[in-house]
Amino acid sequence: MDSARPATHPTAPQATAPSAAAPQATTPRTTTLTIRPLPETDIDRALDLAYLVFHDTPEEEKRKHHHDLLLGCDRIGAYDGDALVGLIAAFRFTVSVPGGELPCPGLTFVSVAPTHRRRGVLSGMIAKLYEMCREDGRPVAALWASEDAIYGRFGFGPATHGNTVEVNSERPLALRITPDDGPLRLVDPANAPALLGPYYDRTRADRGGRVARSEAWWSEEWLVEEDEEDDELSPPRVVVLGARADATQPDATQPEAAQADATQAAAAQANPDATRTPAPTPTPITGYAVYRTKTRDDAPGLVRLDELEADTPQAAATLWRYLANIDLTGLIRAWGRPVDDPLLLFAADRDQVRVTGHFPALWLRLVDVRAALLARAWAAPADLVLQVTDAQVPANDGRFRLTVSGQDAPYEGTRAPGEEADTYKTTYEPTSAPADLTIEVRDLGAAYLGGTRITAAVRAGLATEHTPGTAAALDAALRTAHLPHTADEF
Ligand SMILES: CC(=O)SCCNC(=O)CCNC(=O)[C@H](O)C(C)(C)COP(=O)(O)OP(=O)(O)OC[C@H]1O[C@@H](n2cnc3c(N)ncnc32)[C@H](O)[C@@H]1OP(=O)(O)O
Repeated sequence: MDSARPATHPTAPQATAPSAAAPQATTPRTTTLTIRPLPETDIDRALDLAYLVFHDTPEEEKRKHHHDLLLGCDRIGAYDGDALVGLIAAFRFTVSVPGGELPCPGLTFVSVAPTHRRRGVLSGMIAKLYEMCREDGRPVAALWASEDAIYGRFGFGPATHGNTVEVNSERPLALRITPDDGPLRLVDPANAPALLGPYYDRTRADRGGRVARSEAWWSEEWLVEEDEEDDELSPPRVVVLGARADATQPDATQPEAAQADATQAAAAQANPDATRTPAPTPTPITGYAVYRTKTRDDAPGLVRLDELEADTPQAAATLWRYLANIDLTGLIRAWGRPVDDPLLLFAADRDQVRVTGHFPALWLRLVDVRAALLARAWAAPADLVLQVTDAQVPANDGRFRLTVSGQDAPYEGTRAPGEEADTYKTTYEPTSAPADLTIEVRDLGAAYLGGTRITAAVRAGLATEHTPGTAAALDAALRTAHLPHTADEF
C-alpha cells in the first residue's frame, strides 16, 4: 500500500473550480474542474491514476488489495470533463487523543494527473474534504506525508514523531533493569490478530495518535506473509509475553487458544465484572513483539522489529532481550519507535542502542479547532486568548478564548478510549479581547496530542506570545503522560 500512497495539496477553495490559473501543458483552458465524491464504479480509474503518479505497476493481487482498500475509504475525485484527474481517499480511522478517541479520516492515495499539476486540483479536493469533515462532525484529519513540504499549507502539522533505533546484538543486551520472568511463546501469525487485537485496544489510549485496528488491518497490513518492500525478509514472527499459568492451559499457537484469549479479553472489555468469573483462562499477555529476520552475506543476520508493546519496562526488557538473543543475528533495526521509548533509558550501554533516525510520522489537521479542543482531556487549567490563523477553514480563523477550569483528576494518559474524559470543563468561544498568543492552525495541530511544545513554536518564531507565560501555560494544559505515537503508516 505504501508505494501506492498518493499525495495532496491546498489552495483551491471551491468544490467546483474553474481550471484556469497556471499555464497548461495539455489541457484546454476552457475546461471546468468538478470535485465530487468518487463512486465505486470509478475505483479502477482511480487506481490507474494512482499507479500513474506513483510510478507503480502492481501485480493483480496487489491491485485487488488496493481496490478493496479504496472500497472501504471515503473518496473524492476531481474530474476534467469526463476525465478523472485527481483523487483523495480517506480511511475511516478512529485515532486516540488524550482522554479518548476521535473519528479521523486518514488521507491516502492522493494523486493528481501530471497534465493537471499545480493548478489547484489538490487544493480543491482538500477543500471538499474539509467541508465533508465539518458536515459529518469529524474534527480532525490525518496523513503520512510523501513529501514534508506539501501539507503544512493545508494546515497539517506533524503531531507524532518516530525514531529509528538500532541495537547491536552481537553481544548480550546490557540492561539497567531486571527483565520480567514471564514465559515467552511464539504465536502463529494467523492467530495473532485475535490475541494481539484486544491487547492493543486495551493499551491504545495510553498514547495519542494510535489508530484503531480491525482484524483485517492486522492481517493485511501488519502480518502479511511477504514483506512488501523486502522479499528477503522472513514471514512475520509474533512473540508474546505472559503466557500460560500452567501446563494444563491450551497452547496459544493453536487457533482455539488464541480465540479463547481473544474472547476473554473482549468479554472483559464489554463487562469488567465478567473478569471475576473463573474460567480456564490463559494468563493475559503483558507484551508482544512482531518482527521479521533475514540473513545477510557480509554482515550478521538482521532482526527487523515492526512493533513491540509492553505493559511494564520489565516486560519490554524481556522482549528486547529475546530479540537480541536470536541466534545467527547481530543487529535489531526498529523503525518507528516512540520518541520516549523506555529502552533508551534502561539500556545500560547507549553505544549498543542508537537512535539512527528521527522523523515526522502522523500529520494532524484540526479541521474543527473548537470541536477538537473540546474533545480532548487536559492536564492543567488554562485561561487564554488564542489568535488562530487558518487559510482554508474560515470558522477556525479568528480570536478565541480557551478556558480549562476545574481541579479534579487531571489526565494522566491511562483512560480507555471512549471512557469519560476528565473533570475539567473546557470552553472555546470567539472573543474581541486582545490575543495572548498568535498561532497557525498547523502548529496548534502539531501540539494537539502533546507531542510538540507551543513554547518551542514560539522559540522557533512560528507563534507569537503577546502575554508572557501563555505558551508555557498552554503546554502545561496540553501535557500527556506519554508522548503520542503512530506505528501505522498508511
Ligand atoms: C497522504 C498522501 O497520499 S502523500 C502522497 C502525495 N502524492 C504524490 O506525491 C503523488 C505525485 N504528486 C501529485 O499527485 C501532485 O503533484 C500533488 C498531489 C502532490 C499536488 O497536486 P497539485 O494539484 O499539483 O497541487 P496544487 O496545485 O493544489 O498545489 C497547491 C500548492 O502546493 C504546492 N505544491 C504542490 N506540490 C508540492 C510539492 N510536492 N512540494 C511542495 N509544494 C507543492 C503548489 O506549488 C501550490 O502552491 P501555491 O499555492 O503556493 O502555488
